Amino acid sequence: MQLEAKNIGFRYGDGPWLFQGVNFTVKPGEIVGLTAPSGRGKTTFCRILAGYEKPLEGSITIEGLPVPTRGFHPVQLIFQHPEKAVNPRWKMEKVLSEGEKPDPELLDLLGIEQEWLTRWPNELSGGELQRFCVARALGSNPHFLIADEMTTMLDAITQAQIWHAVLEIAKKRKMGIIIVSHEEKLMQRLCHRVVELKSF
Ligand SMILES: Nc1ncnc2c1ncn2[C@@H]1O[C@H](COP(=O)(O)OP(=O)(O)OP(=O)(O)O)[C@@H](O)[C@H]1O
Repeated sequence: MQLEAKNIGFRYGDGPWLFQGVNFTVKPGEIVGLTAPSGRGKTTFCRILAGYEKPLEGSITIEGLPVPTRGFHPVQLIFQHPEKAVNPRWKMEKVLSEGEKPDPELLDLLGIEQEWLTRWPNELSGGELQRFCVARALGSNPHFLIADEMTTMLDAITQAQIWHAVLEIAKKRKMGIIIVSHEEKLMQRLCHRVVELKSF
């Protein structure tokens, strides 16, 4: 179940190319860091991998096959700002059921309290909300998870709890992870390898 991006090129509208000829692979169970200076297109590249954006050049495949465009995407992306990733008009239990029904063990591992399920998104802290976004993404059993500055806004304890849960699940399921972070220490500690996003 290797995720492979081949010769990817992208630009917004008729602006300059953000990148071209980018090749990138992630194997099952592998944790890969992605770096580049600010504004070079890391988030855009992640959005392409997760199917939010179509590459203008190149292809994304999983095990040699195009990624399905219907149903739950096998590459799940977790954003830096959880409040932008949930529908403010849905209570948390509905937000969660957007994916498959998450198992209680997963909620427990992520430190999600039962009582939070009946709250609105604006009644939770950023860290609590991000736990839900992680649970929603993992609930559907994705093959790959992209953590784009996933814990940047959170305090050290919440960061550690979320990463502990994600890594434990990744190991159990042989899920590949892509990490984008400006925190070099975090990247060094977690990643099997770190690659730079650059055009060739
Ligand atoms: N929807 C959009 N329309 C036009 N330009 C965009 C759009 N989204 C992003 N950009 C531009 O594309 C470039 C790359 O943005 P992107 O967020 O992918 O970079 P990044 O490497 O993740 O940056 P950072 O490290 O600062 O988060 C930026 O110059 C940004 O202004």
